Amino acid sequence: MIRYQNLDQTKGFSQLKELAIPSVVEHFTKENLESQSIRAGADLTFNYAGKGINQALLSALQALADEQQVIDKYELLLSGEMMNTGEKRKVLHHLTRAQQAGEVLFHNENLRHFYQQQQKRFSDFANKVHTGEILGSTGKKITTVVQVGIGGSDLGPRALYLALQNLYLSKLEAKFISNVDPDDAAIIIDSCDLERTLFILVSKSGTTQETLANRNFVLEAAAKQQILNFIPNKHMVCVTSQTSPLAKDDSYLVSFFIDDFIGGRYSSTSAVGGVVLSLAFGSDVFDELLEGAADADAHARHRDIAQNAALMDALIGLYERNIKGYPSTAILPYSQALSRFPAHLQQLDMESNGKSVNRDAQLISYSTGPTIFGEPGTNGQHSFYQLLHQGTDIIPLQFIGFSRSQCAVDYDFEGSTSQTKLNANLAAQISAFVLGKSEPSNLNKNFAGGRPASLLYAPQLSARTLGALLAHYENKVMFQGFLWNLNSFDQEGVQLGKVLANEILSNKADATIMHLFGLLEG
Ligand SMILES: O=P(O)(O)OC[C@H]1O[C@](O)(CO)[C@@H](O)[C@@H]1O
Repeated sequence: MIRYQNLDQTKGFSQLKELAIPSVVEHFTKENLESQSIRAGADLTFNYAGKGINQALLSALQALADEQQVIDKYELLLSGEMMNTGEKRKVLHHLTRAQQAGEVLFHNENLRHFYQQQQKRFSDFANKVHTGEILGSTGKKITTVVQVGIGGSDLGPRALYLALQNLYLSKLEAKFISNVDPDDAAIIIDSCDLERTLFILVSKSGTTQETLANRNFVLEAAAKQQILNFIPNKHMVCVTSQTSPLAKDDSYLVSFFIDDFIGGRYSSTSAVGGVVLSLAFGSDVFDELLEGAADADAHARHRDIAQNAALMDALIGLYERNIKGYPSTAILPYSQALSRFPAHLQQLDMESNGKSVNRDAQLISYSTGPTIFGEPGTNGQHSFYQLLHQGTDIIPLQFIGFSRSQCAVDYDFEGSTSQTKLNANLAAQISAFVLGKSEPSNLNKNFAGGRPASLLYAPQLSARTLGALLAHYENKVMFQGFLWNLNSFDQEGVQLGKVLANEILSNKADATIMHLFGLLEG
């Protein structure tokens, strides 16, 4: 029997509140560095020795996870139960990478087969573009793809493309247009040879203002260059849900589908990410990414938190948010290839768990999702780390690192390579945050330490590793939603602004505020 109860109704939470808070500094020992380590899927490992976790706390976190039936809820979700209570939908992004549970049937259709069919369709399509079987309207080979989409139809796919472009030979260059700021589209379109460019219009709903405006922008720009005849039916493909208005439009070269059971921010492993990544790198690379994600999903089924990295990460995050009262979490990848990964996690985490009501739309009275931000190291070190080290708020830190770089190029300078310098900085930062350095004679130079830090690491950022990294965070966010008794799969909080913008544009609402701010042209 599955129970849904608010965090503050659980015995586990009361128990957690009564426990003495262990010292982060004291628990950062060699022994914990070795033992507080969990395989997270593919070759990814999660180490939480810098988080100040002792045995009593581990037992309390396990008890809370059991009481909130987190793994049972994950199993229910995998089996196709309606877990998106706000929109009354199933939540099926795990099915895009592998079947973890039984069959998920909907109107007698096995949905796993539906996602596999779509994968096969876009993989075949990508092959045909690569071999030149599909050419541009003027007979030229396609060399560039441009994804037009926003939010989940942009952030995840873009972050993944950037993460892989050093390691895998690009078959096609990929670019992205997301913002309704005309400068975004204008600059990208200007940089393309339109006769050799394929646009991928991505909108699950098919109604997103920014994406539809950018679709029109592309068409107008093509018309202006007097390349009237080939867009969209020769140079634009569409990725949308079967129920969207775009699905009824047959003017695209081809359309690929997702369904309403895959939320935008969870859609990177569906056609939303698959089309652009298969075109850019080949479908074998996308398949490797799916394998890594599936492996992380399988690891996330362990009931024992000491064997479940995503669940451990989720529980530690909850402990830091609800017991220690920390408001934010920083994502700090020591890899330039992950430059947009924090931006993707911002949407994933904040759009999922930035909620004040539970899954039944009743007010709750405890803190939920933290503010997420981040930048690759070492750039962040020369920017906001001052506050992280000595600011008045303690911000939990999630480091990500790899032993090897992606490019085969590196040089020795003053006795070490750049990769060694990068990882020396990573190790040094964890040590400085956790251990600090006492300077009682000059408090300006004092580092209090005790700033909790975890590390996700692997030998190298490959497609498999990246898939596991992506799924680790998706599962962490889902588990936190279960612990907080939220629905992590809708996003009503983004609606009001959209409605008001449309009302202003159609003169139904007062646009005085635009005048007052001087936001109108002319
Ligand atoms: O793919 P669509 O339907 O255009 O939506 C784009 C984004 O807009 C949102 O609905 C919220 O603004 C996101 O959840 C989603 O990722």
